[in-house]
Amino acid sequence: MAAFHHHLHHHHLHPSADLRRLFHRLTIASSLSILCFSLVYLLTGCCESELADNSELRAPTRDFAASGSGWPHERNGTGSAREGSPGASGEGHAALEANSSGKEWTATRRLPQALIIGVKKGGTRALLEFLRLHPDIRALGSEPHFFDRHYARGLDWYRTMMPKALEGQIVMEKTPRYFVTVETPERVHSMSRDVKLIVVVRDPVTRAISDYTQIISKTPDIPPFESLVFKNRSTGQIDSLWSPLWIGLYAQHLERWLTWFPRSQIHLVSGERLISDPAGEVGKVQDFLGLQRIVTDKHFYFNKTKGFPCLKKPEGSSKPHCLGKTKGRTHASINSEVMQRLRDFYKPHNQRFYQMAGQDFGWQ
Ligand SMILES: Nc1ncnc2c1ncn2[C@@H]1O[C@H](COP(=O)(O)OS(=O)(=O)O)[C@@H](OP(=O)(O)O)[C@H]1O
Repeated sequence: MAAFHHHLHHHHLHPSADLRRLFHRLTIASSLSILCFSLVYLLTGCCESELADNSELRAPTRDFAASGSGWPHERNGTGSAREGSPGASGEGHAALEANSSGKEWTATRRLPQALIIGVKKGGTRALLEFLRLHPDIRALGSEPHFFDRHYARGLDWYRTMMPKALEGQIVMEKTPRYFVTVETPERVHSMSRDVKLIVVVRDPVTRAISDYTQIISKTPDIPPFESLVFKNRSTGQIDSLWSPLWIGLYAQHLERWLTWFPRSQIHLVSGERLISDPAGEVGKVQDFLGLQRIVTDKHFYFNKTKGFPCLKKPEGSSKPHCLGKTKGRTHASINSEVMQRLRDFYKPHNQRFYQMAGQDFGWQ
């Protein structure tokens, strides 16, 4: 009887134990598949960013590297790992739409639709870094110097330098030397007659001193500014062909661009206002580019130690950030008579430039 009971009990229990085991196996299997799916999802995400990073490495590095901007290079451009999350509030914008609908796979490398062409030491790095907060802008981090130095490499090479962009996003780069190189306007025009051109201009006297400050930091043995400014110190004749002075002849350079592009396609940014009112100047650039004003004063704060506006949250970072040490350097103090002589020299050039620009930049 006991044996029968045992038999019954055994027979009775066996199927439910099997079911439980089966249930356990199913639970384990489904957990494993969820884990696998998550892993695959994560890995594809990683590959995508790795691809982006590799593409950044293909970008120009040493010989045409970004001029030590000191910004974190996580997103929105090549030259380093500047890819990543979109900037501030960009509802309804290409980048955010892409994030939510997987459109990022459709991003391609395209030739730029906008260029910051100058001027050297005008504040071009600051402008580029401010603009890249915009989710509809994809900007190359380094200076490719395509139209002035690497033109022989061809447009296909140039295209591969560009960051990947979605339809609707504006691709751009900055190379301040373009503004003053004679052959550039025609070359840019042959790439695109619709390209939008941006020039950051700054008082040519301070610009020249800024330029000299950079030169002397690299070659400390050069003669003082006061002697390089003159062809002949005793006659007081200015050496307008000395590069730091020649770059400041804005009217002359702009004139060349105007033979290839209409005035409406060139936007002038005041380098001084870019410091005193960054949001205002960047606002006008966004208008010029046909973009919504997404980069606003909410993005900036004035850093008293640096003496310049800095970003509360630069791209790909949650920490406030200022431009690097090479931006906003202390200038050598220049003899006041030489300063005056330079102001007098630039006066007629500046007046002509204001007329062409249709605005007075207020330089002394
Ligand atoms: N926000 C902010 N932070 C730091 N510096 C700023 C900023 N906005 C404009 N500037 C001015 O930018 C000047 C350098 O200009 P560029 O970036 O055009 O220089 S370069 O041509 O790329 O070398 C740099 O010139 P210096 O002051 O002579 O160093 C700055 O005056």
